[in-house]
Amino acid sequence: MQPLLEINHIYKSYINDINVLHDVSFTIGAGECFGLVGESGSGKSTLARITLALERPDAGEVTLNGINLHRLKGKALRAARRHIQVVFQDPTASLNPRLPVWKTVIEPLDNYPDAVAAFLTEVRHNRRDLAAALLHQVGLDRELLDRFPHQLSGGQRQRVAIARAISLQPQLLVCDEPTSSLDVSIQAQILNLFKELKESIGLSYLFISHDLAAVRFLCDRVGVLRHGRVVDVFPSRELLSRDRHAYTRAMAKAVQL
Ligand SMILES: Nc1ncnc2c1ncn2[C@@H]1O[C@H](COP(=O)(O)OP(=O)(O)OP(=O)(O)O)[C@@H](O)[C@H]1O
Repeated sequence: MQPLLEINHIYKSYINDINVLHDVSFTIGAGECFGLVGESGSGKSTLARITLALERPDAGEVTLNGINLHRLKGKALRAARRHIQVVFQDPTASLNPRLPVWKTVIEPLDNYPDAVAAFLTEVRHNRRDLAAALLHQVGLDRELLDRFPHQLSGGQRQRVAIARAISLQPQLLVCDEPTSSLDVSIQAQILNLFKELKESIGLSYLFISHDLAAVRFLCDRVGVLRHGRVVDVFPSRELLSRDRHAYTRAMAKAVQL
């Protein structure tokens, strides 16, 4: 599999030189869904911010298609950022409460007018049709176009956030605990949506979660982060194999997988 994202020997500390991330390395292939699991405070969100080039590592590099993201500036950084989009845990916090749904989902296209996703080319000349096509892609009806975030359910809000994130047809979607704020039944629907999008628009994922069952369902491979170190990387079907690291086995046992 062609490497898409390479995380190479990343170190990061904030205070007292305590490493929040310690020599973290893994690769995500094109079309692959890579799950990163670990308990609270293990460094998952820090790694997400570094992958999104929102923060710099103290050492190590992150490359997308072979290009070191943290060496880029200005136009080149903007161009690279288009290919990595993010879905956060809480859609209420990530959506602008004053924008109607249709404006929210097409807003990224205003910043990158030449970057219309392949699945949107037919409707690109009409902004509301563009927005409706994006909603359709995430399983929402166009009658929601003029609603505001507070007029949507939590699951609908997260779908809107996903529609916005895929509007530029990124190569990689970073998902940071994207189902944690949702009801259990809605969580399953959103996981199914991620799975469908992987196939329909060829997305790759860095899927960050503490939910091993979700990761096993969605991801091709899994990395386990503990105190800022990757202690185990394996194909998700081998989650319950005897070869797993003791910490992975303890996590799986704790949730009765
Ligand atoms: N900006 C910051 N300044 C100082 N310390 C920070 C900063 N960001 C994160 N940390 C510390 O780094 C460690 C890892 O935090 P991080 O948010 O990456 O963990 P996490 O695995 O995502 O946790 P959770 O699952 O609870 O979100 C924590 O000890 C946290 O307090």
